[in-house]
Amino acid sequence: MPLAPELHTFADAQELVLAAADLLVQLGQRAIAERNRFLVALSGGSTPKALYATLTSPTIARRLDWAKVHFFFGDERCVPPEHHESNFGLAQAMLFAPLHIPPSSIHRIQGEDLPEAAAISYETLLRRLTATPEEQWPVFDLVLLGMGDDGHTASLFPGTPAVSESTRWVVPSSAPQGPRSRITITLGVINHASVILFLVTGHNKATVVQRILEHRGDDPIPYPAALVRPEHGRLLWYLDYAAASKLTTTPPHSTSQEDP
Ligand SMILES: O=C(O)[C@H](O)[C@@H](O)[C@H](O)[C@H](O)COP(=O)(O)O
Repeated sequence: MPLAPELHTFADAQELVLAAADLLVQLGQRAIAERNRFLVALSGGSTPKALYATLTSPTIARRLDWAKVHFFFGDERCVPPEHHESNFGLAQAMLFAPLHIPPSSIHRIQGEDLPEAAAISYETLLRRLTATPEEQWPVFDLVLLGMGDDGHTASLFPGTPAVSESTRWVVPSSAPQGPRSRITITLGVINHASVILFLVTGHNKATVVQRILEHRGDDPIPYPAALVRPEHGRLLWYLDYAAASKLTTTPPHSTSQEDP
């Protein structure tokens, strides 16, 4: 029985990413203590910029043994790594380089390749690096997700075949705007993570947030983000007040000192 989502609200994006950075560090410390490695899948878009800046601040950065962190990506645009729209490119500049993450710990999706080839090679890499014998799905310690105002997450966009893919771990997908050709992990991968953390800010997302988190009844709603339901792990929504502004039951305000 999946656990109920854990909702946390924050006054603004800065407070939200500070809490997210603190959670990531605590989860990383625990994973490294238990398994000597921390497997995290990064999201794309713009919200991660503030998170990366927070993670590389000295007071946060010194709390985690980054040499034991393995970075993956939940999705990528089909562009070269140096392209300004590359999710890897953003992380490389704002997170990996400042923290001196070794290339051997960075596992990017090769957006420069043909989409199907890139998806197959990334799934092969995931099967080699993340699957455990007793699980037929990769088990990430943490999957970071954003959400668009259409309810997409990763590069799973409403009404596209990638959303209903139930066997493959990584598939090509298409976006309605921006770099249209994408590569994305599928819901099966996301839902087998130990912890899934949505970082959502802004009024423009408040309607979809409310429809997803206060959805009643059995009628399906057309939002891929609503299909994120961990099989065994935890689902956390970190919302700023703007994104949470249409919820009828306001979740607790959180501070970053809370135990994850
Ligand atoms: O590659 C991408 O664009 C992301 O993976 C995508 O799912 C993103 O997380 C959302 O669109 C939210 O983006 P913002 O954080 O910029 O609002």
